[in-house]
Amino acid sequence: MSAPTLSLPAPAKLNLFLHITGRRADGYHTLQTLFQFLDHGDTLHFNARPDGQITLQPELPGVPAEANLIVRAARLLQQASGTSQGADIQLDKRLPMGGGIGGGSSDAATTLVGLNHLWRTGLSLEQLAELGLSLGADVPVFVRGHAAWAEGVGEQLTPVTLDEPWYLVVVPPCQVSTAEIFSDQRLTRDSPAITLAAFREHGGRNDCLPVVAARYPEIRNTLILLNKYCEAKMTGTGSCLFGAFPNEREADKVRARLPATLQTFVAQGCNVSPLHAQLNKAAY
Ligand SMILES: C[C@](O)(CO)[C@H](O)COP(=O)(O)OP(=O)(O)OC[C@H]1O[C@@H](n2ccc(N)nc2=O)[C@H](O)[C@@H]1O
Ligand SMILES: Nc1ncnc2c1ncn2[C@@H]1O[C@H](COP(=O)(O)OP(=O)(O)OP(=O)(O)O)[C@@H](O)[C@H]1O
Repeated sequence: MSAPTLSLPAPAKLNLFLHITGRRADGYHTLQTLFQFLDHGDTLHFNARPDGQITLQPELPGVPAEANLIVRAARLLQQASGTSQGADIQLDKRLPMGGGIGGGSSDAATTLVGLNHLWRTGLSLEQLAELGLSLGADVPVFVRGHAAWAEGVGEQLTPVTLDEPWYLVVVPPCQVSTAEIFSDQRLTRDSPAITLAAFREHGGRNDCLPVVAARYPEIRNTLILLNKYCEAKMTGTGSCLFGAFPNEREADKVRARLPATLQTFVAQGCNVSPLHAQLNKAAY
């Protein structure tokens, strides 16, 4: 009999604000942001195999398997742990790519945490987060699994407890490349550092928004539309926009008023990642 499949969520994240405070010598930007997870995302299914091979189904359009962050994360864990095991991985993709909601990073984190569990390779979350950082700046928060105040390039994480509102997320009809926004001359890179207390009192901005809105008329127009119903914000470097609501019904009401041609979803904010909530339930 074959071993049971391990199925785990790879949730989306939102950046509730995003200030860019500087630029390091290696070109990466230092920032301050607040990460919260959404109860909505991809699902990954893992089956261990003894021969060390890693397979992924289905392939994502435009992303060869070897470039997929899932395969790269699996190989990284093989190297770091020295295991001889492999895995067949199936991906149910729901999150839009290039949406600023961290789909690829979350897939990578779920692969690191899931295979570490399945292979019994025994790395700590701290070690997995460090491995994950080499795949992308957003991977560590998904590995750690708690809403967080982030500094550095997003890897210096302080867990925080936030309200857990319902969010309406709107996916404008375009993908944004993170690298392209960070390399734009017009980007503000000198926001003064603030404290969490100051954010709670005065709120914050997304420093990438002016550049994204200037480059993408689709996002500018979607922002104007969503602002008619709520305070519209952008996550990460876009493209996704979001508004917060006290309950699901209020979020659904606004969703129903938006054009049916716009891709949208409603999900609750979570301080504990659905990945970790599920593993904790299974007494990981
Ligand atoms: C904008 C955020 O989503 C906020 O959470 C993240 O900082 C981006 O994280 P990510 O998508 O995991 O980004 P990475 O894959 O690490 O980087 C993509 C590219 O964006 C630029 N980049 C990214 C993060 C950062 N703090 N400074 C940068 O300048 C770099 O040119 C990098 O080559
Ligand atoms: N498993 C994966 N899922 C999605 N994208 C992937 C994956 N593996 C590699 N990629 C590549 O990463 C790019 C960014 O995808 P992703 O969905 O993480 O964007 P994003 O939500 O804007 O990320 P972030 O918020 O971390 O900047 C894709 O365009 C794709 O080329």
